[in-house]
Amino acid sequence: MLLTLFESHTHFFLSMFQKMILTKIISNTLSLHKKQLIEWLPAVRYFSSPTNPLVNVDVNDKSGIAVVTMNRKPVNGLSLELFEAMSKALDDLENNRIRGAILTSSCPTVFSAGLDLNELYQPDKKRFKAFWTTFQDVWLKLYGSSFPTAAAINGHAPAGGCFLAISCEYRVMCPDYKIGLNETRLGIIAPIFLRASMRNTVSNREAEKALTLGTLYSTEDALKIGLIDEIAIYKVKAIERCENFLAQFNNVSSIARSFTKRSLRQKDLEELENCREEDFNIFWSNLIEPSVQKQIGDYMQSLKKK
Ligand SMILES: CC/C=C\C/C=C\C/C=C\CC/C=C/CC(=O)SCCNC(=O)CCNC(=O)[C@H](O)C(C)(C)COP(=O)(O)OP(=O)(O)OC[C@H]1O[C@@H](n2cnc3c(N)ncnc32)[C@H](O)[C@@H]1OP(=O)(O)O
Repeated sequence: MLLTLFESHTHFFLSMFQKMILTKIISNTLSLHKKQLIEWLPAVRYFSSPTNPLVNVDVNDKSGIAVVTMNRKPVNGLSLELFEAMSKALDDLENNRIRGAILTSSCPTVFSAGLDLNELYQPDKKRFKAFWTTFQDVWLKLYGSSFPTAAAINGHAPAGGCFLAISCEYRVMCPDYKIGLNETRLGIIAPIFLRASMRNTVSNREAEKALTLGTLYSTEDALKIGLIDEIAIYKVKAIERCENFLAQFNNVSSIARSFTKRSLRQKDLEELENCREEDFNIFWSNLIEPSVQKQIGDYMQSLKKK
């Protein structure tokens, strides 16, 4: 009731005075620290993001929805630089309190091919540490964002590509592509935060099957198991469907929505926050195993030979 009352005001710029009162009342009610609360207060302060060639952010002034487009040709391989650009874009979106974000790709047939294999093959420890830490940052920011998120999956989304999509709250995918977490097929143990996103998307049983088998699903099969929410014939339609999903929140208190999302995801976020170093160590030691390195090298060759 209290939240709903305030919600109508949050569709306009909150004056400092309003914000102070709001902060006081809600932090008393929900026993939160002021800083935590401010981070979760909705508002509408739209912006135009400084351009980064790797990630384009386009905010619709009317709806307040941002379309975040990964732009690293040919396949949006997730490199340190792409993760850095995504991390920065997510900060900008959070600081400017947009009303929702849609993640998509500028590559015509690939959403993202997952982690850039060049980051994983014969890695330099210092760079890999920065890479892995930024990867963790991106997940924490995307999975834990105060604004609602959706993925318009306009192409293949294996491994890390699927992972980005399932860190969002809603997924619309175009037909005839593949999506899934094929890590075990590459000899990799899925990290803690990947498992959390998967369990949050499909049933525990499907998550177990999908992760242990490393299955890549067709768009149609992904819909059957709930890995995606809808199919749209092409990218523009996929973005439209994501916008429709996000527009539903116009009738929901954004404070209540964001706190509810946070409370549902809090345990997963804290789990990683509490073991970031350990998570890195586990993957580093897995990664530098000679057998894993050989598997990655062979795999890269097989992709090039196609
Ligand atoms: C193997 C990892 C081992 C250990 C990691 C350890 C710990 C990490 C654990 C978990 C972290 C979370 C998990 C993430 C794991 C990953 O994300 S690993 C990456 C897995 N990705 C894939 O298996 C997808 C590989 N790519 C494809 O299947 C196809 O490229 C795709 C279907 C996406 C597109 O097909 P198509 O349009 O035909 O394009 P091409 O295959 O011709 O590719 C174009 C060029 O791009 C290069 N390329 C493709 N994928 C990657 C990639 N992931 N990284 C770097 N480069 C890639 C490909 O070689 C072609 O290059 P070329 O033009 O020939 O030079």
